[in-house]
Amino acid sequence: MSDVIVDCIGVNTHFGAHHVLKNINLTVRPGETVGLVGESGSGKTTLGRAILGIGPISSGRIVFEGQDIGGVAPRDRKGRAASIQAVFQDPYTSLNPSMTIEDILIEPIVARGQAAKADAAAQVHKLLDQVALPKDAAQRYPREFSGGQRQRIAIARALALSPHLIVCDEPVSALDLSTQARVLDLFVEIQERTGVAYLFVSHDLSVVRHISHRVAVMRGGEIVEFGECDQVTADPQHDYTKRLLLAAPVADPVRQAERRAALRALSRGA
Ligand SMILES: Nc1ncnc2c1ncn2[C@@H]1O[C@H](COP(=O)(O)OP(=O)(O)OP(=O)(O)O)[C@@H](O)[C@H]1O
Repeated sequence: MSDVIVDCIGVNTHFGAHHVLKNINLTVRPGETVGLVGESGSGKTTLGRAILGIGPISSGRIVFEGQDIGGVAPRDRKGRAASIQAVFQDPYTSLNPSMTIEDILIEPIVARGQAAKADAAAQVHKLLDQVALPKDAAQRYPREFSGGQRQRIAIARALALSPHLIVCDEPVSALDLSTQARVLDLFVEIQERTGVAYLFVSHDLSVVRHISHRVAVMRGGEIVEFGECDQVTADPQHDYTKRLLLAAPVADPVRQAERRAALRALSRGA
């Protein structure tokens, strides 16, 4: 197996005169989590969408499992695209409210022609089990579930096609803090079980630190740091990354106070 699942090489994206992605070089290896962190507007979602094939690139290459997918329209890359799935931020709008959970889970399998509906239905209980939801969830509707449970359903839907990479765009930021922790643990557990890789987009460096092997930090459309999680977040040279970490919300008031003090010290030194 190749040691790189997705390789972004000198990727640029322009929206009109706005240069949004600037010479992005980023790799994700099989089975690892790369956290993509940065302030609002730094280009994280644009990069995630480009890798998913639902957003444009102006130049450069995106190579997925050895094949150049930049410049190939999503409709023309059905087979390979099935190996990349997505989990988005908002579990309230990402699930069709008029479909049962079973229909939501089997839709991608049937749409890709990977199985007939009856065969796909047989996989539903396994998918629910993978995200720790009960079997009887299958015949219910999204409105009957909490935000955290809906995000579990979205994860199960992403897993239905046994992807090699899941682009997770702020998948826990709409959830309360204790639910966030449980869903993050689920992501880790699924990775250990299936070997799936994640590109994990977040504005919250503390969330990214919890889940990532490597972290890329974006600022103004550029990757300003990329390395092992501990290196990136602990290096005192990197004030920008430190600020992101300190600015991230935390539940624990003691840690919150510590962070505020550290941020004040950092501001004084800047
Ligand atoms: N389709 C588009 N047309 C024009 N400009 C766009 C488009 N999509 C994104 N942009 C611009 O590109 C920049 C980066 O946006 P992007 O959503 O990638 O940032 P982000 O880091 O994901 O931010 P957030 O954390 O707020 O989601 C922003 O200035 C945004 O306005």
